[in-house]
Amino acid sequence: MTVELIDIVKKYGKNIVINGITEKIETGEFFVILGPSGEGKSTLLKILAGIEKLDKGKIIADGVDITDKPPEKRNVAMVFQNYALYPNMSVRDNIAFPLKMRGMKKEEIMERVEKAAKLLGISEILDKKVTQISGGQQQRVALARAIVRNPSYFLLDEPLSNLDARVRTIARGELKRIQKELKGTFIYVTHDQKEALSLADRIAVLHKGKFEQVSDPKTLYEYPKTKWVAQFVGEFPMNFLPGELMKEKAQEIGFRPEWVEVGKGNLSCIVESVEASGESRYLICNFKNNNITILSQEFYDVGQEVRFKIIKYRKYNDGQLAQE
Ligand SMILES: Nc1ncnc2c1ncn2[C@@H]1O[C@H](COP(=O)(O)OP(=O)(O)OP(=O)(O)O)[C@@H](O)[C@H]1O
Repeated sequence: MTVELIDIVKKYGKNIVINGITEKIETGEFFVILGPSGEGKSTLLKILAGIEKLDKGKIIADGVDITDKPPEKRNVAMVFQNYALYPNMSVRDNIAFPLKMRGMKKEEIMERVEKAAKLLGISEILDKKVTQISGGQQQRVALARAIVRNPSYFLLDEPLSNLDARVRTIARGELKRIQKELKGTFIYVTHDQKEALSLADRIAVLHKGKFEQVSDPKTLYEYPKTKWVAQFVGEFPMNFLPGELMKEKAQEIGFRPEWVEVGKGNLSCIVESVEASGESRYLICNFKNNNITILSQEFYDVGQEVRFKIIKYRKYNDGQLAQE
């Protein structure tokens, strides 16, 4: 199902949370809404679910105006941060619950539950209570419960955030696989840029009530449209230096920590702190009184001088990416 947002505006009193968003989400797309806390991500999902009313604008699903349709008429599945599973019920009963509520026949319920459980790899734990299973398994149960209803589109609000880092990485891969198998339209909210970059077909960066950039992950990372996006997306923010300092005809140049060669080159900086990351380390340096972060495979100590060369950079004027 395609989902179209047309000039969406949402206010809470005088607080304009969503300030005119227009975007079309395609069938089978994994669309991630990325932004820091408090930017209105959850509000936008609630609007799509029909839980929150709009102040202005329209929502069109597969060509039909659903702006005024209540949640139960939208055939949409929501998966939240806290899965809201029923602790006293078995996994099977949790998944079956929405179907029972609809008065579906027992055999069909069984069939759908088994199918969803198989897709999610939780067939073996169907008879356990949800209190007896891990966080990762609970997340899959919540997803199974969403899937059994054959929803037209899925709304997911940071569903992986209470899993620990290792499990989360695995769960991400799983989620992507499931979405592909279902060919489902997934609209997924997160404040975690890494999660967005690894899951999304397209990412919409929400800032000040608008989508500041909507791009595939590679373009978003390689060509951030604004300085704000450049510094929000990435393990470390993009480095910015005055264009003048780098003899460039732009107000600023931006480069990512890994867009450098370390150990040679005609630039040098002094290491102020070091952040280890697996095989490599981020050197936080002072470069002509500017703070920069560069990625190095070699060890360096605080206070040491590092020679480096910038191998790739972007130009920015007034905080906007300059046309090449
Ligand atoms: N029911 C409400 N009444 C009034 N203000 C609200 C309501 N819900 C949200 N807000 C405000 O709207 C803004 C956006 O909130 P929202 O929860 O959508 O942000 P978010 O990006 O999802 O944040 P987080 O990542 O922390 O969940 C915030 O300033 C919040 O205080």
